[in-house]
Amino acid sequence: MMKIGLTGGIASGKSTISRWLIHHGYSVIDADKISREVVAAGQPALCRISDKFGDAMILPTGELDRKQLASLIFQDDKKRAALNALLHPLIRSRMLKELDQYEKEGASAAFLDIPLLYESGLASWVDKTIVVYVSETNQLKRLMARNHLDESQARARMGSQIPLSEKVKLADAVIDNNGSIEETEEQLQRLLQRWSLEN
Ligand SMILES: CC(C)(COP(=O)(O)OP(=O)(O)OC[C@H]1O[C@@H](n2cnc3c(N)ncnc32)[C@H](O)[C@@H]1O)[C@@H](O)C(=O)NCCC(=O)NCCS
Ligand SMILES: Nc1ncnc2c1ncn2[C@@H]1O[C@H](COP(=O)(O)OP(=O)(O)OP(=O)(O)O)[C@@H](O)[C@H]1O
Repeated sequence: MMKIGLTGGIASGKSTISRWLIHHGYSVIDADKISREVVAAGQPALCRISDKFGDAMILPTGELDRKQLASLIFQDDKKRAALNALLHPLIRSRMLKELDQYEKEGASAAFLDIPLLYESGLASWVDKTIVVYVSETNQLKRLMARNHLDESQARARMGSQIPLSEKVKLADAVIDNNGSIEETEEQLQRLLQRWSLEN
């Protein structure tokens, strides 16, 4: 089974590409989705988050207050590293389980949508990497619009990752998502053809 890492920067368009892949029958592992599952209400990781960062991180419903936690960890490298140390091992082991499952099902390829593929040293897990690229201006604009953030909050989130311009240099393939979604999908289809991965 060929393993392909799909990465990029925050709000660069990974989910947009993942959605297309899923719609066209490809196997996709979504690290952001798993990162939500491991902190669902009642999960042990949630207790560990409130022990570490305070009860204010938990909403009266028993769910994680994602806004509160985001405002803490994207402003503070040490707190972000502590959260990563708590959650990343759990996220990784679930990703490996899903990979194993796809392997057992006989999938010919699996895409791993992992925002922090390079930051977390996970490029060695995959055979090829795709970086979804947008200019800093578009990234900032799309992130502010999607997450209702002001410019300094958005820049703090972008600043917590390796710059996209650096990730591009590490990629086996780059998809430019500055244009329309149709143009992005065409690039993706050409790439799938080039790697003999058409479904
Ligand atoms: C801080 C949290 C609660 C904020 O939740 P929120 O709903 O606002 O964002 P969401 O989870 O959808 O993430 C959006 C994007 O933020 C970026 N991001 C998230 N966590 C991190 C991190 N620790 N470091 C750098 N970038 C991150 C990623 O690009 C991600 O795609 C959440 O992101 C979280 O639990 N992060 C820690 C787990 C993690 O590292 N996830 C990302 C990779 S698996
Ligand atoms: N080509 C495009 N033109 C205009 N808007 C786009 C384009 N591609 C994506 N977007 C929008 O930009 C935002 C970010 O895209 P998307 O959610 O796919 O990024 P992402 O890389 O998965 O982000 P994250 O990792 O932060 O969750 C979304 O609101 C999406 O609708």
